[in-house]
Amino acid sequence: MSMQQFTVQNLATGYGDLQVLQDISFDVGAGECLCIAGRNGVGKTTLMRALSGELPLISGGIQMQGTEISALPTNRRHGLGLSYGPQDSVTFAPLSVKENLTLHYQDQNLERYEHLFALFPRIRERLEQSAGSLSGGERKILSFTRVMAEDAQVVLLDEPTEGVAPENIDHMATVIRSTLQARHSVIVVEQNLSLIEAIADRVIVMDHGAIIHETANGPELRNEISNLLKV
Ligand SMILES: Nc1ncnc2c1ncn2[C@@H]1O[C@H](COP(=O)(O)OP(=O)(O)OP(=O)(O)O)[C@@H](O)[C@H]1O
Repeated sequence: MSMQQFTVQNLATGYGDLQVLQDISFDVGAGECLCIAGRNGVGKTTLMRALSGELPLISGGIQMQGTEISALPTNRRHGLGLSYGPQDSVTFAPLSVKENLTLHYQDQNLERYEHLFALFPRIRERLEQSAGSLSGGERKILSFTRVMAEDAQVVLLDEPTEGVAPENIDHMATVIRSTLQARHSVIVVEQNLSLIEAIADRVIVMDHGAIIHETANGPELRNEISNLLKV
């Protein structure tokens, strides 16, 4: 049995009778960042939902530090140290930014966010405003902030940079790199090649529900994968 931090073996899943993913396998080590790229509709979000526990598998397995988790519900996976930031930023519009940041904790303490507020001061400035009054990019940052503050062993992020300004994408890279330095693992679905170049150790490209290419990050990455991402 593999003692990699996170292992996916021959995963297949879909929606009802529609199988979307087949034979997905990869490993992610401690302190390693795997980026998942691919054109729209190839199954990237479906994969993240299957890893998080939102979507049951048809077959295959998922292990965290050697423990099989594919039959566990979302909250049990979360309890084992798996955090998930979905593509559609999860913010509760009528609640304040502060409430959005604290509602899943027992206390109202914002200390766990201080290092994130330092990079994203707009979030601190807007603590008392309703989350619904934030721009789309700011809501993505709010969701990102909440997920990264959980300090989980394995973090799943689905297109965290969608609609986010370039300067804040750089700050997201900084946050992700410090998580990796703490030997945590990050799996990111991403279209933004600059972010991928800034954070990835390895990149997987998907098409039609399968992995069609896998490569290490390096100077040739952009050349190597951009053809595979063209529509
Ligand atoms: N809830 C659902 N019910 C049925 N089919 C779905 C559902 N969600 C997604 N699909 C289908 O699964 C396939 C993969 O979609 P998915 O959202 O995983 O792709 P994606 O690579 O994340 O695309 P994007 O980059 O546009 O987010 C598509 O054919 C899509 O129509």
